[in-house]
Amino acid sequence: MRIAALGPEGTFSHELAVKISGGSGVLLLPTIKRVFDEAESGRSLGLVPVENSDAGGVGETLDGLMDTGCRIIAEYYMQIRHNLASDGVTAGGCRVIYAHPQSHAQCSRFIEDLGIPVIHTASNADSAQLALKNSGSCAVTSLSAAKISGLEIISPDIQNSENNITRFVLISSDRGEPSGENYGVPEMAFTSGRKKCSIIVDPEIDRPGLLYSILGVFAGENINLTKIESRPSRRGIGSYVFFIDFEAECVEKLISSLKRIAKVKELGCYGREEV
Ligand SMILES: O=C(O)C(=O)C[C@]1(C(=O)O)C=C[C@@H](O)C=C1
Repeated sequence: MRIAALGPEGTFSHELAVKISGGSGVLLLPTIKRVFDEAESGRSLGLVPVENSDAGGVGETLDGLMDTGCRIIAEYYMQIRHNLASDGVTAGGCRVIYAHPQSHAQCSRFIEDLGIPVIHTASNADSAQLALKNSGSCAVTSLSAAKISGLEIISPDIQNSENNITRFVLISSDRGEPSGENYGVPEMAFTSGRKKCSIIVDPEIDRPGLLYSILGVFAGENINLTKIESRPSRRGIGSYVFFIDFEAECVEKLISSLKRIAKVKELGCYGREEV
């Protein structure tokens, strides 16, 4: 099945989608929201960045997981290396930098040291295209986006941390379990098994000990949490939902115990695919 991802050509999402699609086709869309809409329609699978080892959760993806019926069917880890690129301008001569907000956060130290204004863009590939169009500007971008736009790399490896990893998830509208056909993605082996599950827990009403009782369910079942992130529920200030990832094969008992405490949205159980 075709894979929809954030474009244009040269984004990290595009690079990864090409690697995993195994020739089944990649559809590039201008926003992560559009990738969710496409995946929810059932016409394509969607590939979206969900968190980064330095900058944390990707808000648009967390919103998509909250608002749509899409389920996670696989996860991927990608090493992210950022570069400062330009069309002939030196780092010292650069008057403005184009950067995607996630990339800005991942390269904050380098950008801070340059001390020039930053304009946020919709993707790393858009940053490269804008730097090409606007003289005296630079872009924080991927190697492939710089190459496509014909920009020169003036400072390589400008991310804050050497081990800068973004975790991506493959999403599908399919409410069922992965079929033997691997959703028509030949490269997807499902060999790593489905060892991780993701849920959104919405307590709806705040009370003392609420989070303690939610976490107690996991402790009682001896289940290891791999991530917990709170995010505004959008019902008003001080009201939150919790994105929880955990290692488990069988979730029925856990979910029914959690449902006695809070509203639970199941996002799927899946394995880590190697690229
Ligand atoms: O703009 C891109 O190249 C993307 O694929 C998006 C994205 C993200 O939103 O996290 C993907 C990986 C990196 O963490 C930086 C940007």
